[in-house]
Amino acid sequence: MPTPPDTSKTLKLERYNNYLRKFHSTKLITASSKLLFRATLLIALILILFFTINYPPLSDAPHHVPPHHRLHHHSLLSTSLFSAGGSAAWEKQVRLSSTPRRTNGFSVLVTGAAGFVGSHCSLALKKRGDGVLGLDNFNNYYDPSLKRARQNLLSKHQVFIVEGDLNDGPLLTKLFDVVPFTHVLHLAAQAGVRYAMQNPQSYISSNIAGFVNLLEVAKAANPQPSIVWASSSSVYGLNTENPFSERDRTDQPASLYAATKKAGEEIAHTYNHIYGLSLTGLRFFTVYGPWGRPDMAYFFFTKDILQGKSIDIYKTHDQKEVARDFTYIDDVVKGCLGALNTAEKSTGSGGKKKGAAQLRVYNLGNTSPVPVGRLVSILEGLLSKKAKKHVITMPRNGDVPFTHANVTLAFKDFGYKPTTDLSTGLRKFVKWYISFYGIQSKTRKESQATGESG
Ligand SMILES: O=C(O)[C@H]1O[C@H](OP(=O)(O)OP(=O)(O)OC[C@H]2O[C@@H](n3ccc(=O)[nH]c3=O)[C@H](O)[C@@H]2O)[C@H](O)[C@@H](O)[C@@H]1O
Repeated sequence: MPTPPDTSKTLKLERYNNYLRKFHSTKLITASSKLLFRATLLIALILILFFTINYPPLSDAPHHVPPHHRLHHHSLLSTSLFSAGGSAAWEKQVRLSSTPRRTNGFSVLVTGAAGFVGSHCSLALKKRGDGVLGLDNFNNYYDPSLKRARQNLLSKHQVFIVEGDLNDGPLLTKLFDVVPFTHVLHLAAQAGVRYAMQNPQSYISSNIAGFVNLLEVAKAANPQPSIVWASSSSVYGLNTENPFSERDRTDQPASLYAATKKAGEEIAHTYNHIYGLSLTGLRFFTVYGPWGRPDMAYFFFTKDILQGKSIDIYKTHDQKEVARDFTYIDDVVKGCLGALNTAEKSTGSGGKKKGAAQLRVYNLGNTSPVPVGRLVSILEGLLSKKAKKHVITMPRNGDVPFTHANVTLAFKDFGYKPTTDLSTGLRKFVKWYISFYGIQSKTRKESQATGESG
């Protein structure tokens, strides 16, 4: 029998070759994974750099950027969501702020919470035990530092304001995913009658596009919230009935601002009709008071009188005095809370209407118009300083000659009854103004001693 060939040497050689092959392939894999890791790192760095340059966070946007330019940036939403949303700490803050502390308390999303009416309502709701989450884009229509000061005040009362825009759909959706809001108090808007001639687009962006965006998210939410929102006395436009009743015509707006608020009322009708959203519009009448808006006449008249600057007092084209139904903030807050308390639940779910839902509009005014000249005299008395008055015919800027609210409906439905007259309300405003801006108002005596005229 032939002896089998001696294969021990060939076997050894093969084993050695196998070992070498394995060794090289492991080295190859290690080298290629290193390369892959480095490439990923490089791509990530490039992406971070790209996003930082192109989409700075809203808070970093320069204040000289006109408000409407900052409202359109849908891409900003991703930044606000990246930087704020999603993180466990952020969600915790959102939940904590919006959870009610009283039994059957509301969970309210207040848009425009760093604004004048928004900050007052947020505090009032929180104080009575409701959960409140604020939303505000802190735009620079007027001094944002005042909005920041209101935000500080709110944060002392455990109200958290999410910094974001109404047009940021994913952010709003995220908020509704985290919190089952029972109510929305929608006060975010581009306010001001005359500014609409300078920056018309900002009114479309906030008051129309932003409102629709909010309604889109609210209609899809489960549960759908009840919505109370700020319309305006300006919708009465060239109405000649006196006082203004909710039944009067509102199809003659005198400014684009008024037209966007009127559009809001019609849009509210549509969302109520199709999706069963419960909607209540409140027509505010020239609201004033502490923490107010610097763009409003009573506010900048105070500033200008104290600084010795002249002020323009408008008169109508037929030489009559212009008058407003100035309404004190505390009365308006009561009206807003009354409207929220009596708002019925929305009837839809998952974007589908299940039955008829509530649709309301109310005047929230003071029921006693005061001429602008009288407003100025009251301020002169409170500031112990004469105004340098410059009486001019009202420019054609969207203003209406007078406003006067009939509030019977709001009284009947939720007991709205304004109790603050203009002198009392302005006294409170001036007291706040002086303490907030740290100005020492001269007493009449001091003024006389220094020889200033009356
Ligand atoms: O109630 C409303 O619907 C509106 O009230 C105010 O609008 P307006 O009444 O025009 O308030 P101001 O801008 O403070 O003006 C008050 C009065 O002062 C007059 N005015 C204003 C500015 C000025 O330089 N001189 C002057 O006489 C106006 O004609 C007006 O009669 C708010 O600015 C709007 O946002 C709000 O929607």
